[in-house]
Amino acid sequence: MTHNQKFRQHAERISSVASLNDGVEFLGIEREIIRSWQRCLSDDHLDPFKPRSPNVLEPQSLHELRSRFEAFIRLSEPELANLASALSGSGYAVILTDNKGLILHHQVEDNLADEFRKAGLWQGADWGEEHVGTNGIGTCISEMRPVTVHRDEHFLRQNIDLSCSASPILDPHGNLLTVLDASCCGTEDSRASQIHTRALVVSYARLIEGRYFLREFRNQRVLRFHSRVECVALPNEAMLALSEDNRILAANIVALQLLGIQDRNMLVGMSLSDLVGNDLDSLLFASKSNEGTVLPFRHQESGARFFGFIYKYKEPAPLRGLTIKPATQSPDECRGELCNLNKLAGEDPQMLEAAKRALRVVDKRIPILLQGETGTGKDLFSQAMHKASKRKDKPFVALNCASIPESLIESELFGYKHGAFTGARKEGRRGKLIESSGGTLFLDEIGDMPLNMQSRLLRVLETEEVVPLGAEQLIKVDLNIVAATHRDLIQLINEGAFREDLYYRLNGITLYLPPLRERQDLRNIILKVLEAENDTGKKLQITPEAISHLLKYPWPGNLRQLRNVIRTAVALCDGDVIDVSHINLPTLVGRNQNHAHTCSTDSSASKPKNEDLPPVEAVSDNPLRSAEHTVILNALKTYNWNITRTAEALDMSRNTLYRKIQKHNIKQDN
Ligand SMILES: Nc1ncnc2c1ncn2[C@@H]1O[C@H](COP(=O)(O)OP(=O)(O)OP(=O)(O)O)[C@@H](O)[C@H]1O
Repeated sequence: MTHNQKFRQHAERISSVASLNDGVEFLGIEREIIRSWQRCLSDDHLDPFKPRSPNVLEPQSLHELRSRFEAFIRLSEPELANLASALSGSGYAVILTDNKGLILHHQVEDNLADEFRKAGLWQGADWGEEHVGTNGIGTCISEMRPVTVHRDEHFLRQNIDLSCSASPILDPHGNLLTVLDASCCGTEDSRASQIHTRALVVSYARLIEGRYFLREFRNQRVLRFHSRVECVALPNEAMLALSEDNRILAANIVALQLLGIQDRNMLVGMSLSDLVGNDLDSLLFASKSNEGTVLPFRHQESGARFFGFIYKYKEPAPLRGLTIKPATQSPDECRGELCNLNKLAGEDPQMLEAAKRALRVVDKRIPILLQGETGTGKDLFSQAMHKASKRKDKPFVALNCASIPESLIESELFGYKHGAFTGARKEGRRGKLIESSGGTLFLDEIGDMPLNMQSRLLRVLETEEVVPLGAEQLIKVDLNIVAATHRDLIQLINEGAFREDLYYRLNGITLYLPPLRERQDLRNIILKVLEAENDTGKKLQITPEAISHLLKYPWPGNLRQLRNVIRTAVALCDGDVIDVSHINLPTLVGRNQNHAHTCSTDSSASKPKNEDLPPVEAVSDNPLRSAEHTVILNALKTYNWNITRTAEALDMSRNTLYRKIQKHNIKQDN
């Protein structure tokens, strides 16, 4: 069958199914998909046969949109990173959109970036159902529930190779905030297998909702509870926000589920004493005298027993200084120790060598290439180099070549004259090359720069002259470039994806920043990060077991991941001592498992013996299968092995849950 015939057949199938009455059962086509096809045809007047790309925001609008959501993105980062890590190796991108379907943030493995970019699953693209028809993100928004849209369930012909699972993220009042989505291009897996991905996405959406809930009610008290005492103050706990006079202001979805209440409005405004009777006194008393003490209480209506405590939220470290990196000066983060090359290097020989070499060349107009895995601190290192240079009072300007759409790199780098293109700002834009003149231009993820842009950059490096878009005049620039990448540029050159001449032009010297698992000062780094992230006002201790747990982990996300894990531990710890139960390390899957065997276990950098391997759960070769196993087991534990509640929480039928329990051979004593 030719492509055209296939597309024609796809369009005919949609039209015939959508034209039938609601009551008809279609084997294998979910109701929400049929509803969506009907909306696309009759409300949005889309044609499944006609190709149509998602609209993409102009740079300025994207910048503004991301600024509005910056606090939310930061808040969600640990969960986004953990979801990406759980799905790594299985071809999925993790995507966060606003409540209209505009992509705010995406995380995708390097080797798949082009594929996703071509599919339009990229920052700034609009996946609202009314523009691009049935798809995971847009249909999740229209239906306000988790959905899976698999291959030819997509409405438009060009999307029929995609498979997407998305979940809404709601605010504490039940309004749609954002959408979390996991998508892959060209999977041959069946639709049934996507249900695993959806369960995983739903779980992470709930975690983000939980964080957001606490953030929103940071000035109020929150009753945090669960039917199992060991699940209190852990992800997936129930939460009720309380007013000064102990009325319920808001409830998260777990609270509604545990209390068996369908309509949030039945709970909001109710007095807590009507819900828990006399137990309120002991909860209030404990919250004043013995903050954090978990007490049993009963739900008046059902008699069900819960455990909980009334909590006053303390704003965690990640919410401080939620500012966008200023374009023309060093970001706030680069202060104190983190902006001093020697301090950044710590006591690690490889880092010390990198810092020594950096200090030698920093004022010699030698282009520097920083090589290191993601999260090893390349950005901070480049800022520290700038601060150590004679140009320290001039602008430090950063451009991440991977995080902006290909179509925007040109205007970001070269700038434009007013009216250069539709949507351009009236006053024009100077562009990063001109802004950085005299200071430092940090080109992050240079390996992701499109080839045509590489040629233009090379010309500018050679001539030191820039012509902004739509302008005729040359502007002279004084450039000092620090480029960084975690990709293998030589391999990219061999594949024809990176220009060899640009590589030599940028690489006056390569400085290598080692991954965390190779650093010999990991113990000290952990203690320093804990000190920096401790915003509790009290001195926090960490048990030797917890330290050893952290030392054994291979840290695929490096310093960024370590910071997130420590932040979470600080937020979960109610007393003065962080122990293993506060440390939430994502299960390793795919290639990250291998790192586990080579990570250093302490400052003497001895390689771990087999029995010292990281405390990760056994996983099979198939990352999705292992992820599903973990999600189901955790949910069963959370809901006290109650099949009905677990199935509801995972958004699947009881029968499906039973089948999956059998498939994974999950037993209660696991
Ligand atoms: N020495 C350090 N101590 C504590 N935190 C650090 C240190 N170096 C970097 N970080 C933190 O780790 C995170 C990642 O750092 P950075 O953005 O510099 O890494 P990167 O290598 O540029 O990452 P990517 O390749 O993903 O862009 C940041 O939150 C940063 O503050």
